[in-house]
Amino acid sequence: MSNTSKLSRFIEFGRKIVAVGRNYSEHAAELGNAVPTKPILFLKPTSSYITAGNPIKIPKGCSSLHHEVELGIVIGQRGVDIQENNAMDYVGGYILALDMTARDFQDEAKKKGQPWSLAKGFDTSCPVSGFIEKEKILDPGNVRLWLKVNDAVKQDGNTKDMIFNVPFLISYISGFFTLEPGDIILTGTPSGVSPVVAGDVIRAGLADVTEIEFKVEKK
Ligand SMILES: O=C([O-])CC(=O)C(=O)O
Ligand SMILES: [Mg+2]
Repeated sequence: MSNTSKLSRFIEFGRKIVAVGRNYSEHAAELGNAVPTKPILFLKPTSSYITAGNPIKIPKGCSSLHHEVELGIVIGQRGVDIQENNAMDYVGGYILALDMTARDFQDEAKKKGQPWSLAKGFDTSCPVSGFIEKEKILDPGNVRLWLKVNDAVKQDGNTKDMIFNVPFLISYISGFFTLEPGDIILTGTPSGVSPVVAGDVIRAGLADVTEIEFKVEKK
């Protein structure tokens, strides 16, 4: 099997999801957070993935479930301490993803200095598009990302506004976590995050490369 068709099955690999927080200054500001001086990282479990046709389920006790549209990098080869100047060699392809966030859980965790695992890692918290071949995105540092809830535009950003760019993130993350084929890096969300409720339909797109659609349901 070719590397590309193997990578397109990243969900079946069961590889890790490393997510970057507050990578767009307007998004940091809209939630009252400082702009970070180094990447803020958290992990989402592989059980959080869902693909087209499956609903996002609001976790028990959550009263403020937010959407966050993000460019996902699919890692193509194993790497440790990757240098920024050859980081792009480790990109196998891309995905469009939603980093669904139980904002009320996260606010409580932030106040108490607790981890974000529940807020970010519940079942269905990582809806994804199909695998996007690397060649389809010429410059991951300049690609439009948008998201609508029931046809109202909520997020419309561009990856050129990332604080830490894709090569830097790959290099930085691989200094702490060995990157393996099929791993996903979620690169952070632009501004415009907002709550969704049961019955809402979320649509999102990455330039003219892909679109996704997910329905929100009560668990
Ligand atoms: O919860 C947050 O705002 C942090 C995050 O994931 C992002 O910026 O994409
Ligand atoms: Mg996020």
